[in-house]
Order: sequence, then C-alpha cells, then structure tokens
Amino acid sequence: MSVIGPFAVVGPSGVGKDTVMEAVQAADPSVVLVRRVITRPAEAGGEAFEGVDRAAFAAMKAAGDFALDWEAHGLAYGIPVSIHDDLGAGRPVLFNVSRAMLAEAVKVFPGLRVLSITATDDVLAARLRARGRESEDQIAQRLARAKLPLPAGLRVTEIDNSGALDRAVKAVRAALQPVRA
Ligand SMILES: Nc1ncnc2c1ncn2[C@@H]1O[C@H](COP(=O)(O)OP(=O)(O)O)[C@@H](O)[C@H]1O
Ligand SMILES: O=P(O)(O)OC[C@H]1O[C@H](OP(=O)(O)OP(=O)(O)O)[C@H](O)[C@@H]1O
Repeated sequence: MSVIGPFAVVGPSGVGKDTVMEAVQAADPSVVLVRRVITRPAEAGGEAFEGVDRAAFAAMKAAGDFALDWEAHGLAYGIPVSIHDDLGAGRPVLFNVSRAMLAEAVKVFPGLRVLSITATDDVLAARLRARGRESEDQIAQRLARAKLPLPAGLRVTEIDNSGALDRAVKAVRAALQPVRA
C-alpha cells in the first residue's frame, strides 16, 4: 500500500482540533494520534503530550528527534520522528499542527492531507472561554489568528465543527477512507 497522509489537523485555537481527534480515535482505535512534545507544563491538561522544558526541547531538536517543530503561543512544539514508523504501518496518522507550518510539512510528508477544522467566530470565542486554559489576553491573541489563510496547492478537506461533535467526527472518518482503499 502506498503511504497516504499523514493528516495535518489545523484550524484556529478553540475550534476543537484535539477534541475531534480524540473522538475519531475513540470511534476507530486503528487511528494514530501523534503525541507532541511541547514546552508546556504537563499538568496543563488537554491532549496527551510530552511536556519538556526549553533546554530538553533544544537538546531533542539538536539530536534530530523531530520531523517538524515550530513556535506558537510562546511555546515550542515538536512532532517526533517516530511518525515515520507510524506511517509505514499503513494506519491513518493525525497530528495537530500550526497552519503556518503546512508549506514545510508537505515537503517533509509528500502524501500530506489537510483537515481544516472550522467554526464560527462566536463559537470559537465561547469554546476558548469554556476551556479555561488561557487568560483573556491569550484568548484575544488566539482569536486574532482565527482567519489565518492556508497555503495554496494543498489537499484540504474542510470539516465544520460549529455544531455537534458527532457530525465533525463523521466527516473526518469519511476523509480518512482513502487510507483504507
Ligand atoms: N463540537 C463541539 N461541541 C461543543 N464543544 C466542543 C466541540 N468541539 C470542541 N468543543 C470544546 O471546545 C473547547 C476547545 O476544544 P479543543 O479541542 O481544545 O480545541 P483546539 O485543540 O482546536 O484548540 C474544549 O473545551 C472542547 O471540549
Ligand atoms: O499557527 P496556528 O495555526 O494558529 O496554530 C498555533 C498553534 O495552535 C495549535 O496548538 P495547540 O493545540 O497547542 O493550541 P490550541 O489548543 O490553542 O489550538 C497548533 O498546533 C499550533 O501549535
């Protein structure tokens, strides 16, 4: 089987990327969710990630441990190189990534597919506040990035998560189907 994917899950902060990814995996345990390395305190909650300090992150990067890494929200994020093993196993592989990294991501992963999660402005603001992880200032900064455009020329499937989670999960699972063909 040729390698399709991975699937880059992108969209504004609070749109529900991690929630949708977890629900998709709950519905289909063969789906692989990449566990990111983040310079965020491990107790911050949310997705399952490996929390490291800046020095450890820099050492991992220098050692070539990341297939992709970037800065956002004052944090450093890394996608472990082990993602290549996951892809080789022929399972659908999903990772949450900055929209600003897509042009680079498609160079690293020629089979890249993009799942662009969307929601209305009001829904975004309400979800960020309800999540309760960020301060009002940090929420304002995230909302200011809500409309960041995606680079042209990518294979993008838009997933509307303004409404019920189940609908978004169904749409993502349909988008994963080519992997199984
Ligand atoms: N379809 C949905 N309906 C209601 N609440 C949702 C839905 N999707 C996500 N949420 C909630 O919105 C908040 C932000 O979701 P999260 O997955 O952390 O977003 P992101 O990873 O895109 O920043 C969380 O509190 C989550 O429970
Ligand atoms: O450049 P952008 O497309 O705006 O993305 C900025 C960051 O937000 C997401 O991370 P994370 O899931 O930690 O943040 P979030 O939960 O606030 O979306 C994404 O993976 C990037 O690291």
